[in-house]
Amino acid sequence: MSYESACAASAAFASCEVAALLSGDVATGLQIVRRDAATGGAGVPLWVAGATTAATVDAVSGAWAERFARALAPLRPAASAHGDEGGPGRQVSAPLPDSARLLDELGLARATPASLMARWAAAADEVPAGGRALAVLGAGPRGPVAVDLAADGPHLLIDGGPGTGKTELLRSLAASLAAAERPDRLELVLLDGAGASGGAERGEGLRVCTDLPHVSTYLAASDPVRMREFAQALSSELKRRAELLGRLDFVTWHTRLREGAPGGAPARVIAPRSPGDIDPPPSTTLRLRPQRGHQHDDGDQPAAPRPFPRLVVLVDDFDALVAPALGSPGRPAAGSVVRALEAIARDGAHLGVHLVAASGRPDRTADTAAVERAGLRIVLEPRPLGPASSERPEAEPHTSDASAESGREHAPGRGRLLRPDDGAATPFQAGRVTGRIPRTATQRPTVVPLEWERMGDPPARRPLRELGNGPTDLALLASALQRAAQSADAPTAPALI
Ligand SMILES: Nc1ncnc2c1ncn2[C@@H]1O[C@H](COP(=O)(O)OP(=O)(O)OP(=O)(O)O)[C@@H](O)[C@H]1O
Repeated sequence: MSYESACAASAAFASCEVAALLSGDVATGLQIVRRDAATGGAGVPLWVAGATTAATVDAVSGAWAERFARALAPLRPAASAHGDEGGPGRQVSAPLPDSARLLDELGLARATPASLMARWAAAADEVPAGGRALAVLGAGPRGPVAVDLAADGPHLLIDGGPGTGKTELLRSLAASLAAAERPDRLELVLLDGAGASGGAERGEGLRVCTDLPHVSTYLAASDPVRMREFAQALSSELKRRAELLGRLDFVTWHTRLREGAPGGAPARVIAPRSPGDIDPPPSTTLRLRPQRGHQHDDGDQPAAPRPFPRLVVLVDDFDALVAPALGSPGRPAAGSVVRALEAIARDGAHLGVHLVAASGRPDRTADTAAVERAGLRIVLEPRPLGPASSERPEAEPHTSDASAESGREHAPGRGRLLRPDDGAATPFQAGRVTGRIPRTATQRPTVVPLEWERMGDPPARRPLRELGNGPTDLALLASALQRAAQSADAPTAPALI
């Protein structure tokens, strides 16, 4: 096979950076060739061969080599934490699916305690000091799209109009963060802000996530007394962390602790915050764990410094807290909660505390520190009304061209992720986590026509068929996480209030 015909033989080579060139009538000479930055005529890539034969291989035919190349062609390097696998020059992308299941995107279709513990063990190897805050959002054009709050954040802001899927995305984020890290290395605090505007009755909100073993505290912002306690507890937690860390940041402190504190870095031991006397919580607050102030170390001696978890505070309806409706039950205390959240936005990065906030009214939240300091932004798009619709409104400024042109019906949760160092936004379909467990076991094989030019694309996702009743994916994951946490002896942080 000549060099040119080897290049032209298979469209598979189009996306390769490096290829093996087999020569001889019955191919035995193996040379490694690299794609040059320049291209030959008609967009054909130039390939640069090494000077010498790299190896002599068992005799294989040209047909065998082509079959082998085609078998390799659909394979892609594993997705990076950013979900933009493949690096520069990789052009292969697939259209976004109309809906996505979070557990599929996480690679946890059958979430088992063993698979979760294996992930947590890998996280401890990859991020030995301080916890991992990595969350898969959903399906992107080149595989799962993920955000790393520790590396890319520290904070994430989600904007989207009514019904665009903000609450579901926050739930998926909570589930995804939990799947990536042990509860003793990652703590989640959940706040439903809608109560501040009298919206507590708008469904379950984030409360459905309270079975995740990582969730220490849940608050619906409708009781001013509890809200003030919550705000005070958050502020105290920041202060406690600041005193504990001294001049070090969260990761450096944990690194020094792991290395036996050379230089005496984590010398301070700060007592857990005492919450004082608090009445039994009303139904708007779930006290999920023993309170922080009720955890005492044995004896009078101060305990040795111990690692403590990253903390992610997830807030739904942040705009309702910033501008609460007149007469709403949470209005009198909304200001104190917002001030505590703003302190996280300003100082959280250094302290291992992250804010993830969803806002339905970006005009109301634009001037907040949460928006100014959000390294990561997600914009969720309004759903198209369908190709034939004459009632289609003027495209909103943040509606993507692709979505507007296709006019295709898709589930809520269609969004774009914007990273600060990344000019282009990454489109994705958010993975749903509160859908019923799909009936995958009874799905028959499907036969679909496959166009030649799409041969190298990742396999199309099957449409989901959900059980009419029964547990949700979230319940399935939460139960597996609970068992994994128990087996791994990974306790949850005590509740804030
Ligand atoms: N990724 C998704 N896949 C499938 N369905 C979704 C997805 N996200 C949301 N939904 C569905 O869309 C509807 C609205 O979702 P959700 O409540 O999360 O939107 P929202 O933006 O928070 O709405 P609101 O502005 O009223 O608070 C719900 O019925 C939900 O189940």
